[in-house]
Amino acid sequence: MGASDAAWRILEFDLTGRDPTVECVPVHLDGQRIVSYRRGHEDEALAKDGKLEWYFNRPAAEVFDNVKYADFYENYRVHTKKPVRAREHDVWESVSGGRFVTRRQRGECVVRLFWVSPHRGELYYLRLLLSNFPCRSYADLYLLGGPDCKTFQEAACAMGLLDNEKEYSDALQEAHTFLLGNALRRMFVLLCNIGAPAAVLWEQHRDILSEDLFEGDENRERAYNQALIQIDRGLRRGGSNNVMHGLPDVVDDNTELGRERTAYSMDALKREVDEWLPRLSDEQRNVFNYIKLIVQQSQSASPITTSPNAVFLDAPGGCGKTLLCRVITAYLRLNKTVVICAASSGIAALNYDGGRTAHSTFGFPLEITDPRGVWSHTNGSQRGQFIKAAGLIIYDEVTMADRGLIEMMDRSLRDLMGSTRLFGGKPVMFCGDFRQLAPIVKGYHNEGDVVNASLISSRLWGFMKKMKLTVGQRCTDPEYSKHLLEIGEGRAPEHTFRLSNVEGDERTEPLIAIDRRVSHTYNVEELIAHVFPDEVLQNPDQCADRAILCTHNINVAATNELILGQLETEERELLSADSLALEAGDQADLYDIELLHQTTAKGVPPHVLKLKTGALCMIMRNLNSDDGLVNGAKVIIVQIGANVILIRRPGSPEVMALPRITFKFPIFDNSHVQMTRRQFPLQIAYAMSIHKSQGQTIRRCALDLRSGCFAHGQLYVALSRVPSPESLLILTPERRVRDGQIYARNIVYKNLIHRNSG
Ligand SMILES: Nc1ncnc2c1ncn2[C@@H]1O[C@H](COP(=O)(O)OP(=O)(O)OP(=O)(O)O)[C@@H](O)[C@H]1O
Repeated sequence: MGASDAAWRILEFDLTGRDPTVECVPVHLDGQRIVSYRRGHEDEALAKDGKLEWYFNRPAAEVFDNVKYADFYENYRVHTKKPVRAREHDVWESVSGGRFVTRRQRGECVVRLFWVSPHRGELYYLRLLLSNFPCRSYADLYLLGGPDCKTFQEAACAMGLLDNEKEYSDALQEAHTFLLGNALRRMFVLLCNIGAPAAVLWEQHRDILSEDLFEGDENRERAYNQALIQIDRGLRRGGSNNVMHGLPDVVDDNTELGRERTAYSMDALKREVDEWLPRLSDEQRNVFNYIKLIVQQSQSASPITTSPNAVFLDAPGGCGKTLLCRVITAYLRLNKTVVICAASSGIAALNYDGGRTAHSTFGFPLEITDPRGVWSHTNGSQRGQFIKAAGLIIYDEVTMADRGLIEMMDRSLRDLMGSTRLFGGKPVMFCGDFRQLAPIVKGYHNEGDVVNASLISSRLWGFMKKMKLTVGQRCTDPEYSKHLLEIGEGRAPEHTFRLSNVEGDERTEPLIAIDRRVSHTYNVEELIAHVFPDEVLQNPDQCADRAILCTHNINVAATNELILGQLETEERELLSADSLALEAGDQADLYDIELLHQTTAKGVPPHVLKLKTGALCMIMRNLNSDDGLVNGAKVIIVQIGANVILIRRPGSPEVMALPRITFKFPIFDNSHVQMTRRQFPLQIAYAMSIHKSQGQTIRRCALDLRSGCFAHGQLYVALSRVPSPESLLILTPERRVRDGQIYARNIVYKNLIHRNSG
């Protein structure tokens, strides 16, 4: 429990309840309202209206004419029966009858529209319009864009809600000087994913987006159509499609499922299986055989249901679970079985061919607010059919996922497969390590909250078959592997150290001893030289599998700045456009632009972004998994332009263009006032946070422990990235070294570890 939590409880403030009441109202396209129903009551549920329809059908009285969606629910209440005690003139009947509206009498209520990601296209623009304009139907909103307007996107553009449209257009035009054909279309897909007005951009740039497909003027329409098909395929891989972005619909005979079946080279799959299958350890082979068995059982004409179809594979870092999953995937794909590879983070998904984040694969919402909700793909959609046909679903790093997502996956699969069995009877292989970083709980994170959010607390946990890998494969030093496990499971003995060297400060902290073979330094320059000696630093491809890991972002930024200074190329400063995202009632003049420029938040680039060509950087958002442009992926700067930065992945010559994107975040922690920053989604990546390093093997690594670890599993993740203790160097304060041995703070939530082993 933290100090503020303790104070809150001692003072006996409420632990539950929120004042004022905060309510989220749904946003959905016409005919796409999510309906929950009980078996046998489907028609009844369908006949009921939702909150958006109630708003559209609000009474005809003049007082309701200019009321926006959120304001309506903040100020009024809707009743299904006429309230008996309300005065007659305070009750209005809805336009279509059957609903009664009264003014909210007691208590304040803050209403927000459910957040929609920009990559949801039309739904995103609908939310934008509903937040800003009163309306009585979807048609009213289209009319904002003129009599011929057919998309919410055009309407939002016409109303000036998308002021950055020109910048997207300039970025595409600038990229066209370097990129052609498919590469430019992939950038267009990326722009759609970050919320660019696709329909408007397509109208302006369809010629440059299709020029490699032209075969004479008479075939222009065919070329446009082919380009749109490729764009649609790119969007579908991220979970959306042309129509969702207001682009023309296309007829594509090749469905997502069809493309998946032919996406992989049989030769490459065979090579992977031939190379690794014979090398699997006994415990890896045991898991391999079980998964093969349940996949075979589920595919047989009369599936045998005795073996649990959901497996949780518990493997300490470096025990070869990723490699095992890759072998299983290759083996099954070679045998014509569709395998879906999903992971909690984009960077973990990159470990798999065709891997995507679980959010994009399954269409999970960003926040789970409805305990009965399902994913956003409908059963009849191409994605729905693709998931239905899968012989196996692999979900990696599930220990970082909120259990609500897994429960949603279970509900959705039962519905999709028409089966009441766990996950609809579909073989599912979850992998993870409870010793590593746990789910991030929004707003607060004490042990209880984290354990409650974890899969281990789910009712599904008890039904899964638990399998284990125990032999370290990354680190072949059994003594170090044992030491790591003790740290990961909180079994390492603790020693008392003084918290500071300040005279009179007698506070102490418990620290654990780190393996004696790990060396240490008190000097950051030495740390940098250990990982990035000058000859390596000037060759960015060699830097990619090296890293300095830090506990806190402030040390990440300072170390990166020092390293960037050592690169020989010219430094460029790229400034962001910052502004307040105002809502009714906010005062714009309260905030000075200087203050906005100084504001930063986790996962948001700074106002002044310093870059050099040849610098190793990291992508800060999931942009396009096909190109490997996901949160945490490393890229090398090739050229810095005005509207785009050209980048390439380490080891690959293929150049891609990155535009500025909009980041929206609270101006202060917990403030309801949001600001937006348009900046390139990049940060220098020689040093990175331990959180970002999870799941990566780092060949040469150093660890900055000037500030102690603060999260469950952080020390364990950092120490288990390296193949041997000798290759690790730790930067530590002198007071944490005793007799030449380093001591460090280790945080382990015992409830996560014990429930897993229990
Ligand atoms: N059977 C094996 N024989 C030889 N090397 C192996 C074997 N299994 C895995 N490895 C190697 O061990 C290293 C770690 O494996 P992998 O990344 O699969 O571990 P992991 O359990 O996924 O780790 P983390 O949880 O840290 O992501 C890799 O370099 C991998 O190639």
